[in-house]
Amino acid sequence: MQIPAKPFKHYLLQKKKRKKKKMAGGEMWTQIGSSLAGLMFIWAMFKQYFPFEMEGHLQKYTQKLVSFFYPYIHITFNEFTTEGFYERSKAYTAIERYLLTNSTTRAKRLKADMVRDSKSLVLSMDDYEEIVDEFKGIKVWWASSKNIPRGQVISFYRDEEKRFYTLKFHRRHREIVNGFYLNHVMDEGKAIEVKTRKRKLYTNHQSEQWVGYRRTCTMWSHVVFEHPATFDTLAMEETKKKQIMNDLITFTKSKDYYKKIGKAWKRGYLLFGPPGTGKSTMIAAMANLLEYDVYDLELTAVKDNTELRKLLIDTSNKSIIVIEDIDCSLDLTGQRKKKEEKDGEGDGKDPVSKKKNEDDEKSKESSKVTLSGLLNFIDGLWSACGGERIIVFTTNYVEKLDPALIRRGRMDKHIELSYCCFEAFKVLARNYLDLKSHDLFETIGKLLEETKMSPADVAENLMPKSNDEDADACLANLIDAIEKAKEEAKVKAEEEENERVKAEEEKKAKAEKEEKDKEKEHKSDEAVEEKKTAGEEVKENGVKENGG
Ligand SMILES: Nc1ncnc2c1ncn2[C@@H]1O[C@H](COP(=O)(O)OP(=O)(O)OP(=O)(O)O)[C@@H](O)[C@H]1O
Repeated sequence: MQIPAKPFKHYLLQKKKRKKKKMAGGEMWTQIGSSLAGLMFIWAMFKQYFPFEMEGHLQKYTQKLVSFFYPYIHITFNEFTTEGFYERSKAYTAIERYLLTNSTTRAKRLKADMVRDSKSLVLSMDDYEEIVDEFKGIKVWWASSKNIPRGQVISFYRDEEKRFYTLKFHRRHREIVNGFYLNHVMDEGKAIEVKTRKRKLYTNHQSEQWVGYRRTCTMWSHVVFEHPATFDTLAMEETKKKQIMNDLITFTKSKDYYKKIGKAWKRGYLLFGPPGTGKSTMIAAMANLLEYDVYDLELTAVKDNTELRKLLIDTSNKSIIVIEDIDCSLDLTGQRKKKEEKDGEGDGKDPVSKKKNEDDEKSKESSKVTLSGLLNFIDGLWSACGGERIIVFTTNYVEKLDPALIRRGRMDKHIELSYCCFEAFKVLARNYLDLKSHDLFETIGKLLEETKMSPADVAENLMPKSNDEDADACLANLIDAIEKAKEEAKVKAEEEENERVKAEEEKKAKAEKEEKDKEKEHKSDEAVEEKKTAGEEVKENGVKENGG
């Protein structure tokens, strides 16, 4: 087949053009390569011969030039702060939590981890991943990155990789980002953290620290708070329970109100009542209702007021600070109590209470926390740092406490937890036996009206002791226990009455004896006096007779 002359010519022409174009492309890359090499050479020469300060200047002006054409602003959030010693930045943690919600739906590459103190597996955006966020109609970009140090670096840090987040936004949105968006991220992040984290139960203990020299100080340590008590399982009158719950919830929502009235955002609760009436259980129910951490403060382990203040500063927001058995913690009644003791009042006479008093005194002596220190802890200037804190004192003997310690404003709400009433029993029967009603309820109700039994004792009797024991048996056990307690209380009351009568009779007899003794003494004094005057008269008469 013969190829026509015209198309063949055209074909050769096209081929020639393609070859020329290819050569031009290759030449272009060669030129770029040699220019880059030239630039690098110049840069290397520049670095070698130019003074260090000039390099700084050049960088500054280059950045200015870049920012003139590049309208985006970058903010870096490092994982660790340089201020404290290896402290994770709170801002970084808040951003991490905030981005969790966005990254799981938007990022393409995620990483999963069990984060400390978190309830479940946490998904977050992987390194070098970027996601877009929108706020009030503006777009921002978040990227996660890390710096891996080159070569061997001796570092105090556990992980030599330094992670950071970068926030990128257009410079015309600077005001919105700085003024609103960053606050929004921090608030949201903290709220998510509270929702997802495991709550903690802290206690204070003595620890040794090196600050150039060795010194002991008190610090908090914690375990995960897992107490299952709730207001639902708490045995007490329904109306009282509702009142307390409302009070707590109102408190948590009153940030602005407290600010308006110029008061630190905190509230004090005094829980008092006999042992086993549910004071500790109520604290757990409070913490579970509000999702707060609990700081169980052991006052006798605190050296002095300065340490007490430090412990207060180290507590977090959304927490309940508890001092249990405040009457036993320290000599908080101050001078007043000492005076009473001098007068011979209030010292335990039986050996058991004497031993307990001695032990209490020993631990009190090792602590120099004073009543004024504790008052400052509750509502001094330092108590206002942070906010959203609840302070709870518990005691079996409210009358022993200094009125200054429990006055309203310090302990805003006084809650008495008392012996088990019928309503409280019904809650316990529901909890322990899944019973809402039963024929024996009426009998138990009447017995509880006549007898003082703590909810702890009622609960103990309601608990099945073996697999054979059903609800009937448990209720019968409870009735036996209440009747026994009633009998014991009766005997005790009779004994007390007898002792009171006996003591009164003894007192009366003593007073009568004293009266008689006084009379006798008076009479003998009179007789002596009479004798004396009679003797003097005889003497006088004798002198007269002799003289005469
Ligand atoms: N009101 C209550 N509701 C539910 N359970 C209770 C109540 N009171 C006591 N209990 C039960 O009794 C046990 C002891 O109660 P709790 O420790 O709360 O009493 P307390 O008043 O703090 O005693 P103490 O004054 O001796 O410290 C708890 O584990 C709980 O099971």
